[in-house]
This record gives sequence, C-alpha cells and structure tokens, in this order.
Amino acid sequence: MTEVIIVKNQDEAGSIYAQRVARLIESKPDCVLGLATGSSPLAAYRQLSALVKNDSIDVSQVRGFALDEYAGLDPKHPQSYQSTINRTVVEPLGLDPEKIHVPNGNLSTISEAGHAYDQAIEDAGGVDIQILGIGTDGHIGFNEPGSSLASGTRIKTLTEQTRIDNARFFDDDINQVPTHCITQGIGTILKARHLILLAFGSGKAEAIAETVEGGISSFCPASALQLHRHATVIVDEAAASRLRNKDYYKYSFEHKPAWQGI
Ligand SMILES: N[C@@H]1[C@@H](O)[C@H](O)[C@@H](COP(=O)(O)O)O[C@@H]1O
Repeated sequence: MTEVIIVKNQDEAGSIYAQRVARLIESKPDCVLGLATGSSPLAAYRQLSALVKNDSIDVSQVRGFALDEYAGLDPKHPQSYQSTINRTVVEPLGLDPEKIHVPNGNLSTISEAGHAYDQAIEDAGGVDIQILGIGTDGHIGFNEPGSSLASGTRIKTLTEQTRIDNARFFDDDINQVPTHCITQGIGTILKARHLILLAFGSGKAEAIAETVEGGISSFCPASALQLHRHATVIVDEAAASRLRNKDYYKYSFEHKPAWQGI
C-alpha cells in the first residue's frame, strides 16, 4: 500500500525525508536523487542540508535529476527550475553542479530533449529516492490531469490553474508564466525506487484524498503512486483532512517496528 504518514508540520516531514536520504548517501555515496521544485520540499532540503553538515556526510558524488522545467524560459531566469534547483538544493547542500541535471526547456531542441533525459536517468542506474510535491489538481512534476500513466519525459501544456497557482513566482502576472513545460512522465517517475510525496495545507486535501484513496486515473496523475511498490506520502493534518482511513494510517505508523524505516 501507499504508506501515509501524518505529521505536525513541514519540519517533521522534512526530517523524515532527510534521515532517509542521509542513510542512502552513507550506504551509496553516488546515489541518484530525484529533485523537485515548489514550496513543499523546501523544509526537507533545509533539514537535509543541516544533517549533512552536522554529520559531515560526504555529498561530493551524489547525482540528481530534477522533475521538470518551463519551456522557453531562459535557464538563468530566477524562476527557471534550473535556477530554483541551484538555489534550493545544489548550493545549500554543497552538491557538485555538474552531477545535477534539469530537463532542457530550450524550444529548439525540446522535441528530442525528453528522450535524451530519460536515457540519461537510465544510464545513471535510475533514481533511488524521488521527492514529489503535488499540484492542487493532483499533478506530479508537471503531468497535468489526462497525462498518460505510462508517459516518458516530454513537452506538456500547462493548465490555466497551474499557471494561476504559479503566477506568484512571476510578479502575480499570469502572462509571464510560460504556457508549456518539459516534465518527466508519470512512467519515468514510477521507475524511481522510492517515491516520497509531501503535501501541506488544506488546499491539497482533495488532491491527497484522490491520490491515496481514489481510483487510479490519469485525471489525478498522483494516483499512479498506488501502482508503485514503495511510495510514502507525508502530509500535515490539514492536507490529511479528507482521508477516510486517517486513523488507520496513524495507528499503523505508531506501531511500525523501528527497524523498518520508511
Ligand atoms: N512543477 C511543480 C510541481 O512539481 C509542484 O509539486 C507543484 C506544487 O508546488 P507547491 O509545493 O509550491 O505547492 O508546483 C509545480 O507545479
């Protein structure tokens, strides 16, 4: 089943992620991390970088692949996902920028870029742990409702809702938000060995209920997590508020043997 962990706040969620990733880096120094943008993973990255510093963990060989990028936006633009990943992950953790990849949203090469990206992930041996946020419409990466559950990395059209949601990063001006993106497909994401999805706040409650307890449907792309052998969904009470089986998730997490980890 998809494991659901209900936490008090983003820091508690971040610390669960950070401890899991720190263990991975210690056992596999050149591990491959799947990276995501958005506000949901920020506390997780902060906690991880604190842990890396406190425990003097060597991250020099860690590799990473981001989920997505806007199409046609200069990678140097402060809101490009290339810049965002550098600012929120690469710099604070002290990762080697050469080992961290973001899909190439350059319009002149975008038709080939998706296939090349999937190939690069495979050549790296696949993603060990993929962190995910979720859109209010249930999207993961930028796989909007209707995306094939078997899709590979490719160009997608953003929904108007996603452009409205993301306008806050573009001076609250939807016209500045690109209309297209390049995103890892749902099929690509499902190949990662462990998925950890984070969601906070009541705005995500419906998407989380659909993801975990709804039918598997391309209309809620995150519901594809139900097909994965090792998916962990970490949410606060507000994001968990529409889950019918909430008490059971709490009970099973409280009674989980410590050796099991997540
Ligand atoms: N492409 C990203 C997603 O990867 C992210 O999950 C989503 C939610 O962002 P937030 O975590 O800020 O709510 O935003 C964007 O659309």
